[in-house]
Amino acid sequence: MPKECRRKTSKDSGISGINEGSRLERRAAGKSSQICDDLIQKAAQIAPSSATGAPAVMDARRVPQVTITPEGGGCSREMQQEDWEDVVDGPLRRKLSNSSISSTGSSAVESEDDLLSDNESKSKGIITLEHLVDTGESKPWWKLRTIVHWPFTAAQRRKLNWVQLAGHKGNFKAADEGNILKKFSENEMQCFEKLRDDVLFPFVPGYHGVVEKDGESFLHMTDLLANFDLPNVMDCKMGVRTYLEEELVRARERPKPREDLYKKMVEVDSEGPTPEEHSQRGVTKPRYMQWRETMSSTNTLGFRIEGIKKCDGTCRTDFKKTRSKQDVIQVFTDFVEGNVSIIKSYLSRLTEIQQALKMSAFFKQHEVIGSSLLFIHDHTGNAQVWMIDFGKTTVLPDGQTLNHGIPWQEGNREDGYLWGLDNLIHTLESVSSEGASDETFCSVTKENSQTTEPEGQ
Ligand SMILES: Nc1ncnc2c1ncn2[C@@H]1O[C@H](COP(=O)(O)OP(=O)(O)OP(=O)(O)O)[C@@H](O)[C@H]1O
Ligand SMILES: O=P(O)(O)O[C@@H]1[C@H](O)[C@H](O)[C@@H](OP(=O)(O)O)[C@H](OP(=O)(O)O)[C@H]1O
Repeated sequence: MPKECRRKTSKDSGISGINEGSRLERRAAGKSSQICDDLIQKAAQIAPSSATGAPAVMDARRVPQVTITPEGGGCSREMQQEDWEDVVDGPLRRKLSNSSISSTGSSAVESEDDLLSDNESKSKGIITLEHLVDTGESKPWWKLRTIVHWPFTAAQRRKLNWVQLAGHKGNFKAADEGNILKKFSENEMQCFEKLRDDVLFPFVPGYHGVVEKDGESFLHMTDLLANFDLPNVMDCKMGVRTYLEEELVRARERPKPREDLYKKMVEVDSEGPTPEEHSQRGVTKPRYMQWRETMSSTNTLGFRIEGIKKCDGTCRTDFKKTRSKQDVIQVFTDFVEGNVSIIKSYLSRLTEIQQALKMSAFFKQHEVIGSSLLFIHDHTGNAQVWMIDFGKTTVLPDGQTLNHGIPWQEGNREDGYLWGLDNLIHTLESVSSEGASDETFCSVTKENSQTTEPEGQ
């Protein structure tokens, strides 16, 4: 469908599918109502066209309604969103967000700009969210609420799949069906090359080499969400340390207080910075990273939750103060909605990863920093865990190996990955023994999906 048609359709149809509750919520949200309107219009554009190819008349029962609502209460990870970019790959056109909150990617044949992006449009969907954050109106956290009216075709559901829960904005782009592009890093490329011949190979995204796009290099890899239907996704950053020893050395030699990190710290805990840091309105990177580690479960459990997106569209990245084992158990229980069989599938996958790690030559020879385990499950019962993000995974000098389970002391380069994995497995075992039901969730026959409220932090 030509773009002009799509835009006209969306404008003409307005926001006819919005329920009254959403309207009130949007009004209360003040400026965010504009975002909601934009998003609803954008989301509405994925409603099916008529057989003639003419714009579809928006049917309230079929139009997905997307709202973003600011939530109060506590700390959070800053939500970011940036431009949606066109990617044309043969017959397939996809768009992915570079957001650290959410985006959509499609392996569908229809252009993804139907959903949230339109470079010629002023609203650009969640772009408006970035604007709000940038203008100092950042709320503790944002909820991307997708109230979806079924039925959807499989292709339409895939359009809602992609989400970037953590990491740097601008790092991902769409690729051909079932794949994504991640901004090139020599380090990560080296890791993927070596992982091809390692026992960890089945647990990392498929790697298909380096590609050039618009003058930039990218790592071409499998989109792990592609085989899921309305996936629930969780990113857990592994290890007791999230910065490289060399970053520590550099900061000691040439301390560079950063205002952005100071602001992120103050947003979570106004008493976090020392009096000196307050007066210079800056903290160094390792100081910030260490503070993040002690606020969260990184130091105490050897892993931390970075973000979660559930199949109902809820996105949370406000886990900076989720530290105790009990809190983590609660988050996992909510994530799987008490479904013990999902937890059991996750546990068996984690055990496989643990065994592979113990045998892996790659793992022995690398300091694994800032790497995550990505948990993905859906209503069909499919549940997988993958190792992702090797941007800061660094090879050791020849002959040196790591244990990954002993405490870190500066100089020994230990990362605590295996210790963290052990704790993660025990945590999930507790979820399993505390859990009660084997129910399925986000059933495709559900009329509406609703959101859960955030835990106060
Ligand atoms: N292969 C993949 N398939 C699906 N989703 C992915 C994949 N790789 C990354 N993601 C999504 O993108 C997010 C960020 O990924 P990643 O950690 O690799 O990025 P990054 O920018 O290197 O992060 P950091 O800044 O923490 O190093 C993940 O939390 C996940 O939601
Ligand atoms: O999660 P937060 O609180 O937003 O903090 C960021 C997070 O720890 C990233 O892992 C880190 O990037 P690296 O892992 O690449 O170091 C980034 O550093 P940066 O600001 O220097 O990119 C931090 O700001």
